[in-house]
Amino acid sequence: MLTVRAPATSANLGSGFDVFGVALGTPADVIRVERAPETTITVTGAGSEYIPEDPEKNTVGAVAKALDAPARIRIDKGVRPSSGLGSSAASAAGAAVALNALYDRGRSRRELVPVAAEGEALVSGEAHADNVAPALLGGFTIVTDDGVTQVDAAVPVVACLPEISVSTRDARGVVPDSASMDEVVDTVGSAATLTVGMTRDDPALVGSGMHDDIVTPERTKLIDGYESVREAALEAGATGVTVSGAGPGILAVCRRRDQRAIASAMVDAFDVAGVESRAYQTAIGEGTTLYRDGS
Ligand SMILES: Nc1ncnc2c1ncn2[C@@H]1O[C@H](COP(=O)(O)OP(=O)(O)OP(=O)(O)O)[C@@H](O)[C@H]1O
Ligand SMILES: N[C@@H](CCO)C(=O)O
Repeated sequence: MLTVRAPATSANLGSGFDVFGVALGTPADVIRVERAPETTITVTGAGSEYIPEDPEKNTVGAVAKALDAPARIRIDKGVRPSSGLGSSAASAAGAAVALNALYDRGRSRRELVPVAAEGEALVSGEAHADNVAPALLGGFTIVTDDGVTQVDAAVPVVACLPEISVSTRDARGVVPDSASMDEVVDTVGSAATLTVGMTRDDPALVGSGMHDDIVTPERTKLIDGYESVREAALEAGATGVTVSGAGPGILAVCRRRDQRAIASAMVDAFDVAGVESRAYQTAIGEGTTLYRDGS
């Protein structure tokens, strides 16, 4: 039996729609795999009642098929589905690492990115890799048609998760078809600033590089209380705030000393808006960790 811990991730970071992603220290899925004649899946933990155990409908089933690696797979969800924290991707990335090791397939982490993205295609209709790449490789990742660029980063963040669901499929429906040249220029400037910030572990640069006027404004309309939560986080010291992935999670970048105040300000602001939430005080962290034989 093999066990993996596969982290939550936050995609887009505002200015890097479908391109940027980061691995988060918490929460995470824990997945156990054993060889079996055919794939079976059991799911427990956060939001498990909304996750199908049919291998044809679960992201890990698509991964097992892509690796030709049938297994008894047990998923303990730490990352709630439809959260914006890469729930489906955590399972897909974790299964890719575990099944690759279980069957000695010899694929590198980078080679597992398109395999895990097959799982994402199953749930959102597109094999976008901006969550699976950081879930596999850790740190900050840039996904383009030419491949994945990764840098280690350790910037503190608060990820606030409201008790509402936004499916990636629905959130992709509000993405505009076009953007003005001014918006594109502004977003490119932000993305470049953010990238330099990641290489320096600089929360101020990362935060100021999260600005985006193209996709984010449309997505925030799907999240009750977004504007007040954003303002509360900025007042408490966040250097930047944006929608995490397709939402409804909200990501605030910050300095370590402000983390607790920001988490509490975000939860309070959601509360005033009539929405329950919880905040993870964490940081950009490692990719999937593999444990052999219960070690
Ligand atoms: N192993 C799995 N873990 C989580 N969700 C899964 C899994 N397999 C299938 N799903 C389905 O995927 C959907 C959740 O994926 P979705 O991409 O909408 O959310 P997310 O991964 O939290 O968000 P985001 O990609 O924006 O961070 C749900 O419909 C869920 O039932
Ligand atoms: N880049 C994707 C991430 C969500 O899975 C989106 O925002 O739709």
